[in-house]
This record gives sequence, structure tokens and C-alpha cells, in this order.
Amino acid sequence: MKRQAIKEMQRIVIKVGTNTIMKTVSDVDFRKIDRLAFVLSAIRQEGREVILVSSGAVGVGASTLGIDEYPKAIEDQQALAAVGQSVLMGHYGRFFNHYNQQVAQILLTRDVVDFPTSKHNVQRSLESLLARGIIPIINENDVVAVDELNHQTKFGDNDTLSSIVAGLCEADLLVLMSDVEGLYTENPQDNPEAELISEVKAIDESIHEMASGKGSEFSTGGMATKIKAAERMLNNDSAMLITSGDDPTCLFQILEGDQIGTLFMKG
Ligand SMILES: Nc1ncnc2c1ncn2[C@@H]1O[C@H](COP(=O)(O)OP(=O)(O)O)[C@@H](O)[C@H]1O
Ligand SMILES: N[C@@H](CCC(=O)OP(=O)(O)O)C(=O)O
Repeated sequence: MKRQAIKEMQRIVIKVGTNTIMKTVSDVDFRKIDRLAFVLSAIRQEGREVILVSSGAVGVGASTLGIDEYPKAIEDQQALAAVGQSVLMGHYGRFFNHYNQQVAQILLTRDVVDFPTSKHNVQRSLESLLARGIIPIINENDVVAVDELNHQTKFGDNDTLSSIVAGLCEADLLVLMSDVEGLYTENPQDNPEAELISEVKAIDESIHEMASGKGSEFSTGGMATKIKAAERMLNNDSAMLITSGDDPTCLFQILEGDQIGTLFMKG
């Protein structure tokens, strides 16, 4: 029944993790980016509003520069993000263009959405892009974001960022595409017997405790930040779904109400 409600959802935020758009630490997965551009363009052209939050600046930067270890120094991480973000947008631009779909880049820092005037400006520019049928592609502005004592500019991870973006634009649904099928009773990398959970109505301590670890050194949050993102969505009376980014065209079935991934939805 709940899955059927997804059919009516109009404004969708899709977040893809680093592991979804990278085949290995050194290889960008062009087939995946192509499929993603195809499915998001089709959904947009069928009448829904689509916002993409994409990770990958640091990972793509590392791959561009032939670096296979996550750098320790913040300025080195930021240098990789500076290289990778523009390369990544170049890839998205080419693939979306193939499907006749315009995209736009938005890079955000935490202070921008904390401060009411700049938050309002971001909301207005997002609305203007959506009204023109453009797909905004959003990432944290990793090149400038650092945590200072009295000035927080970092979101920290894109699960958090995407749930904040979904709140900003009052999205109906946030879809997190990851390297797992959804939330399991335990990290399936640690326990292959762990079971996929299809639906979560409320988040309590037992749900938080299911999360441990992350997929690769270039990804940031792991399952813990996805559950916090779900909490934020439920508090806003919106829904969130975690699914595998292996085949992004699964989004067609998800939006038809098929039982795929883990749906977080009240009631
Ligand atoms: N209970 C759980 N269910 C599923 N995955 C989990 C769980 N606990 C931890 N994980 C880890 O979370 C990872 C997905 O998060 P992450 O590595 O941040 O991916 P992404 O780059 O897609 O954001 C999985 O690869 C898995 O190792
Ligand atoms: N802003 C960073 C992404 C950080 C992040 O949250 O990564 P992931 O866990 O793969 O979604 C980047 O673009 O590399």
C-alpha cells in the first residue's frame, strides 16, 4: 500500500555515492553514469522534478591524478575535490546532453543553508531551475568546506547533505543509491546471513545499532549517516529509500511502487 504512494510523488532527490559511480578506486564507471543520466532524464521528461546529489569529487579527482590512497591532509583532499568536481560535472554534462537534458551545478556549504538569507536564495535558485525543467546536480563545496570552531561550513557527508537539500526543496522522496541493496539487520560485509529490511516506520536505537562501517575509503558516512538522513526525512513527514546503484534503472520500478530496497516512511 505504502509503496503505491510513491507513484504519486512528484519531487524526487536522488543521491549517488562514490562507490556507485566508481568501478574501482581508479576507474570511473561510465556505464553507470550513462544509465543514471538516462533514467533521470526519462523521469524528468515524464513530468517529475528531479534533483541529483552526487558524491565523487574526491574519488574522481584521485582517479584523474592516479592516486589510490585517500590523502590525510585536508588541503590534499581539497585539491583532489577541486580536480574531481569539474571532471565529474564534465562527465554528467556529456551524458545528460546525450538524452537532451540540461543540468546545472550547485555547490553548497553548511553555513549557506544555516543562514536564512542565503538559504532562501538557494531555495529560489533551485525552484527557478526546476521550473525550467533543469536537473540541478549538487555536491558539498569540498574545496572550501572545513570545520572551524565558530563557523561550520562542512556537511561532512552527502547523506546528510541530500536530506538537507530534500528538506530545503520540500521533496516528496529522497532515494539514496549505494553499494548495498538497502538496510540489512547487520552490515552484510561482516555477516553474509544478514537480512534486508523492506520497510522502516520509525527510527529507534535498534535501527541505529544495525549500522557499522562503510563501503570504501573514499566514501564518508556508511550506513550510520543514511539512517540519520532517514530520521531527518521522517521528521519532515517525507519518505526515504535506500537501494543499490548497481542498475540505476531500478528507479523506474521504484517509482511504480515495486518492492525494492528499504523504504523509510511513517504510518
Ligand atoms: N546494516 C547495514 N546494512 C547495509 N550496509 C551497511 C550496514 N552497516 C554498515 N553498512 C555499510 O554501509 C556501506 C554503504 O555506505 P557507504 O560506504 O557510505 O556508501 P555510499 O558511498 O554509497 O554512500 C555498505 O557498503 C556497508 O559496508
Ligand atoms: N563530497 C564528497 C562526498 C563525500 C561522501 O559523502 O561520499 P559518499 O559516502 O560516497 O556519499 C565528494 O564528492 O567526494
